[in-house]
Amino acid sequence: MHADEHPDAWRWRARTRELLGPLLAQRSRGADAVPAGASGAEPGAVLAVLGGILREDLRSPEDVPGLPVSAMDGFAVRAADVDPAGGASLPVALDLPASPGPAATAGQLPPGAAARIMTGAPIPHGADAVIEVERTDADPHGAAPARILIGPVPGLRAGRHVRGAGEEIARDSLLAPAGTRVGPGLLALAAMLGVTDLPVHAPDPAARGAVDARAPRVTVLVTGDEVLPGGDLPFGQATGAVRDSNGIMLAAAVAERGCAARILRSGDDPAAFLRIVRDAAQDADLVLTTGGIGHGAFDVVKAALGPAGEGTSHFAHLALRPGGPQGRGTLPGPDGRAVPVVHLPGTPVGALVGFHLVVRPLLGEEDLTAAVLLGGPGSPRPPLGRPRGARDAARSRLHALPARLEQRAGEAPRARLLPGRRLAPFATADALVIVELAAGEALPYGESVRCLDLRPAHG
Ligand SMILES: Nc1nc2c(c(=O)[nH]1)N[C@H]1C(S)=C(S)[C@@H](COP(=O)(O)OP(=O)(O)OC[C@H]3O[C@@H](n4cnc5c(N)ncnc54)[C@H](O)[C@@H]3O)O[C@H]1N2
Ligand code: MOO
Repeated sequence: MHADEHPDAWRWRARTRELLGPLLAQRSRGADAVPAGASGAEPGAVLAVLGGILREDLRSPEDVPGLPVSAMDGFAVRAADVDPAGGASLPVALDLPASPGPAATAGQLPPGAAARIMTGAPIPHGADAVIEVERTDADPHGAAPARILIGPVPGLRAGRHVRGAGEEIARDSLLAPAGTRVGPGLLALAAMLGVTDLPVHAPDPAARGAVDARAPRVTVLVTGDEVLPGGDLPFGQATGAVRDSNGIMLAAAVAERGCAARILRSGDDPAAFLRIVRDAAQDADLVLTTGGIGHGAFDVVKAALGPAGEGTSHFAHLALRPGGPQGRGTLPGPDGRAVPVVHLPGTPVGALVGFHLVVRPLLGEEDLTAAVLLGGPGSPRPPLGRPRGARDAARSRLHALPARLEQRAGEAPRARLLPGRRLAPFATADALVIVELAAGEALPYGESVRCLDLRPAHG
């Protein structure tokens, strides 16, 4: 919504449960019950490996991202063209959507100019930094302007908000050793890398558990013109297409909790999205959307359901990293019922954090535990992100950090943070440590911290 609205993530979580929980409880119980993961066309086959044990090490066949991409909606520039203290006025020479096809090839940024760019789009040649749209006078949701005024950008340097090739995952790096249990994070990584045949020892069918006919039926609606199902990237990475990882990840997270899941897709056209999401509400107890809720010009979910559209969903940027952009609302369901919808961000790690923090309580899981944060010399220093400006620096925020739990008899559980960036550590994580830190504050090693157990209750 507004760039400076940063609600507390715990309050957002509690309020979402308060508002949407009762609607989920009222659903028509038992109607059209379907087995976990078996409804809809695709999740069934892939979900068959959920809960299995990896037979071989999983190494990344490619760099992620494949080429430098923007981490923000805004304007790609040459850092040298912007005065960190005084800003700049630059003509806008290019408009780069994050969608596949010839229009998305990165292009060349003329000297002294800016290119409008969306989160995930390849950085044009010549540019070396991205200025978030909030720091400019541009309308985030309007047409690309002819010229932009950039305000002061303290700390501006080359590389700002650019995710370099291989920065998230380097080619050949080990993502998960043989023996790892296959969970939603690992499935998402495999999908992201185009690995369609994970070598696993089949999961124990008894451990999978039958779906409770009274469990909620959840529909996952994946959005984004650039997001393509399956392993093939027909447009090639250089055009900004990405493989869908959120669909299978969220369907797996839902299925692990004994609920039926199906996956639907939509592009970036708000009218088409509205048809699909309304249709989804006709036979779902809960709808989850991913993507299209940021600050971009093509944010389809926000455009269709936010204040400029139906006005039935509320969007906010929580003081939470990752997983800041979130939304919630209701959709018209059958018999005049209101069907709850939760809007998760598009970045896979943000969507996964949002699922565990906001969606799980709706599915009836009371899951917060405490663990002692392990650390000391040699502990990984997770990239916590630099504050953006003075107001940002003054604010503390929650950081959600992937970890592994260790439990010794008679002792409190201990959490060891995992190295690696973005989604990669979720291949082996079994816990999410959630700490509140002010900018520059050190991690509270040795202290008790709040923690979400990521393992399914019966797995
Ligand atoms: N100017 C600003 N830009 C952004 C901000 C911000 O504060 N100011 N926040 C960033 C954060 S944090 C996130 S998270 C994203 C959220 O934006 P959206 O929810 O609109 O997500 P998209 O733009 O649709 O996608 C983001 C990213 O993720 C990739 N993606 C999307 N869907 C999938 C999928 N199903 N499988 C795999 N990958 C997916 C997409 O290609 C983009 O790369 O906004 C930031 N920008
Ligand atoms: O990428 Mo965003 O960090 O909130 O999920």
